[in-house]
Amino acid sequence: MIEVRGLTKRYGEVLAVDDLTFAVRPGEVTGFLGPNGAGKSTTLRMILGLDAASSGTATVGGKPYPAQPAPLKAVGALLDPGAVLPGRTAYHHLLALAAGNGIPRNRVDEALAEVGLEKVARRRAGTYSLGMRQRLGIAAALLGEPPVLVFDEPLNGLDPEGIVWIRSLMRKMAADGRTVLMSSHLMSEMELTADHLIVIGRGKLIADTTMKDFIEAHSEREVLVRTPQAETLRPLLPGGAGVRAEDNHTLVVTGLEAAEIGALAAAGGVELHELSPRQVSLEKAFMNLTRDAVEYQAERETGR
Ligand SMILES: Nc1ncnc2c1ncn2[C@@H]1O[C@H](COP(=O)(O)OP(=O)(O)OP(=O)(O)O)[C@@H](O)[C@H]1O
Repeated sequence: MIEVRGLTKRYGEVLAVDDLTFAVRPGEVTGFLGPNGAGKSTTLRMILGLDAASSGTATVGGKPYPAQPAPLKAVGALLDPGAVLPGRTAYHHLLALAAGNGIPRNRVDEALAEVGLEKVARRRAGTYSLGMRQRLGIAAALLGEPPVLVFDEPLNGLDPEGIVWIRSLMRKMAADGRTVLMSSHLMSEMELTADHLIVIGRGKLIADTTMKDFIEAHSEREVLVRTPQAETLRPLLPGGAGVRAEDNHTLVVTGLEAAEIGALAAAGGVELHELSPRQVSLEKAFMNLTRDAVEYQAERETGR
């Protein structure tokens, strides 16, 4: 479990993280979202003891990171995949980490196999592609078999196969009962991977909810209606509903359930060829939420 309470970070004039409070629970993947500059990396760095908080606390398993006796056994993290000495082989990089954390040597081979780097383990990390460095960073995170995993943009540099691999790795770690926190700007992938979301904007918490509730709360559900009698159906729909014609035979309706539209059509003798609620994406919900935040900000500023 990761617990953040009143966490705040100032860089001079910049309030990068502003009084954040949230908990990341075991057994699920929690996505950490926010527009560029929202304060995600700064928050993760404070959780991992790489940056000192201006105020507030961040703990992993009840202890601040610097108080962990063997940090890699408490929390595995992928922050910056470039943070490997280029002259070192992957094997020696992991061996040094294991030695410093009281992790048995056999875990090095196991972790290399878990990320699919066993065949290139004796090559210098400096010759690795971005995707391979990313996998090495993940091997380092898994090395101590920690109950908590923190990944900042783990999909960067990965090819489609690597992206699918990360998704199944995260899902498996959560299914094993671990706490998994992951940031990414790839919304479609986040939608497939995360169960819970923490969303921040301008350093402040703006949502802490399940994926399903987040999408429902921040998007208007649409129903696609195909009918050869679109012009007959239109006036039968109540004034409060939003109706947009996609073509002569297709309407997109908001503010009504499919069953309500079906009932109105039946009562009016309108023939329907399709009546389908449209899947709303996380990307759309996220954009709606961040757009709302910006509009709110603009209103407040002009209201002064
Ligand atoms: N070392 C630093 N010195 C000064 N300002 C910083 C420093 N690190 C971050 N900031 C500022 O803090 C704010 C939050 O940055 P942060 O990198 O945490 O955001 P982010 O959500 O991770 O963004 P991105 O999605 O672009 O990676 C930004 O305004 C950034 O410019």
